[in-house]
Amino acid sequence: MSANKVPGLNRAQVGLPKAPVRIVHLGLGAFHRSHEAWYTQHAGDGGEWGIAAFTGRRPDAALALAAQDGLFTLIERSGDGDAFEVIGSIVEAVDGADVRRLQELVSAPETVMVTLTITEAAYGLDSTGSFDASGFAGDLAVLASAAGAGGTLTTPLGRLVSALAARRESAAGPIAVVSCDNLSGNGEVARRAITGLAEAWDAGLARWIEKNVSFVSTSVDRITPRTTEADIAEVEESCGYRDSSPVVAEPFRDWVISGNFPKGRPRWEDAGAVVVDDLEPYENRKLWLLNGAHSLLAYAGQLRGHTTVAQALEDPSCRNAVEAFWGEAAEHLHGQDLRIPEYLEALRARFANGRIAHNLSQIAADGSTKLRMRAVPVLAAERSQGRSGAGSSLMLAAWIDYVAEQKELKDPRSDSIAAANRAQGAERIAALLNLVSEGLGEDPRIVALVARQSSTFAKDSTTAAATAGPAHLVPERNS
Ligand SMILES: NC(=O)c1ccc[n+]([C@@H]2O[C@H](COP(=O)([O-])OP(=O)(O)OC[C@H]3O[C@@H](n4cnc5c(N)ncnc54)[C@H](O)[C@@H]3O)[C@@H](O)[C@H]2O)c1
Ligand SMILES: O=P(O)(O)OC[C@@H](O)[C@@H](O)[C@H](O)[C@H](O)CO
Repeated sequence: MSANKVPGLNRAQVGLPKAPVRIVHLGLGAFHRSHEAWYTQHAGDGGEWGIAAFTGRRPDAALALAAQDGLFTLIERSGDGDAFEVIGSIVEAVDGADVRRLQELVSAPETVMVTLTITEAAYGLDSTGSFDASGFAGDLAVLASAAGAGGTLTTPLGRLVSALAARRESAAGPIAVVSCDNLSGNGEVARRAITGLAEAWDAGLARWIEKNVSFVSTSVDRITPRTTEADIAEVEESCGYRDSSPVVAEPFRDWVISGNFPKGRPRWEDAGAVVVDDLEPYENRKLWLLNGAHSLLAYAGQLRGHTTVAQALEDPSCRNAVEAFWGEAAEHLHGQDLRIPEYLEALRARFANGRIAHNLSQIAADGSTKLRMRAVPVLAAERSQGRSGAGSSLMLAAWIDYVAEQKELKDPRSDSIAAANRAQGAERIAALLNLVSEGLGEDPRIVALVARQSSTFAKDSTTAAATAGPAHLVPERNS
């Protein structure tokens, strides 16, 4: 079929009328579209809930979606084949630089929540997990000079704070902020970052946020790789229309939500979302077992020359390292409903889905922020019980080897990592560990453990860890 004869997507044809905007989303990436947009469409009252979604750094995704009225195809990719569904819950796609439109929408009484997938690095966490305003100096200067009305705010949180100021002005009432990023306690992290940023600009706004903004935490799960040209061609071939922005995801999906929505929310539970009082066990299960394993594979796998998650898992050295890490993490995951053996069995199958080409380089980004939540808690828990934590420290060792090899590292602390890399041996390892989690590099036994594990994933490695089973990963006891 030639491109000019193929129709595009349009709402009348697919029978998906536009719902009114009641949700504003920041971070119009692949994951938002495969997850929240899907759940909203499948909520029992989904027809009443429209999402206005803003991009982060570039207008491209907004322009492409706006040209097809917000519609896009979700390609659900299992090991056996693909299924296609048009998603219509995004009713407005906006360039994130359009701060005026963001202010307008957030200050409207009909808008009841702002949801976020802005990546872990965007929350300004330092190596102690506290909010560090130093990365927001440019936005704070804009806020101070133009009271947020200018169009040059560059960070998602700076833009959101200016929009919350507009809501205070308009007296539109309380609102929920819902983080859907892979962070421990993501609602609390969002609260600290947004209130901290507001405090640095206008203490009155910070007080208003404390009283009027409800920060909701969620654990989100659906493996969503980047879309390729082949995916675009496949939709045209299989569906008979042209979609410039399909999104690919695995069939599995999960959303656990905890917190208060002062002005309501879609009935996401109709689509399988679960609402709980205590999110932490679910969040640890997902962040440690799935994201921890992903990070381990991202560094170990690339050091071994692999490109995707499924390829890395076929390499016994990577697979054994993941199993060893899972063995440690599972010791610290308790709770009746967690069903760890079944969860791990499902993960093995999800990771092995070779039809999902999930690039290790994408997962590897921003490691200094991610490893503090994925490796360090399990390492600390293992050591507090007198064991070495070698399965968890191997994730840190792989990252430390990986950052030595990268010419252009994508990480919010890339300058500090480059400075640490100029040191040698144990000094270098200690400096890098301290960037992940302050004080970690002060423990000489952890530094020595990580030093012994360096080069485990070198392509020609013959060390026990690279060739044998998980038991060989434990070089010492921590007693
Ligand atoms: N892709 C997945 O499988 C998946 C699954 C669960 C959770 N998540 C969470 O969603 C986040 C986004 O994933 P995605 O796959 O949609 O990524 P993506 O690259 O497709 O989109 C991310 C969005 O955030 C913006 N962004 C990225 N970094 C930014 C920064 N520093 N400042 C401002 N804006 C920035 C981008 O411009 C884009 O709009 C992840 O970081 C993760 O926390 C992703
Ligand atoms: O950028 P990250 O590391 O938070 O996410 C990369 C992947 O691990 C992640 O996207 C998973 O696929 C996802 O968390 C599955 O739900």
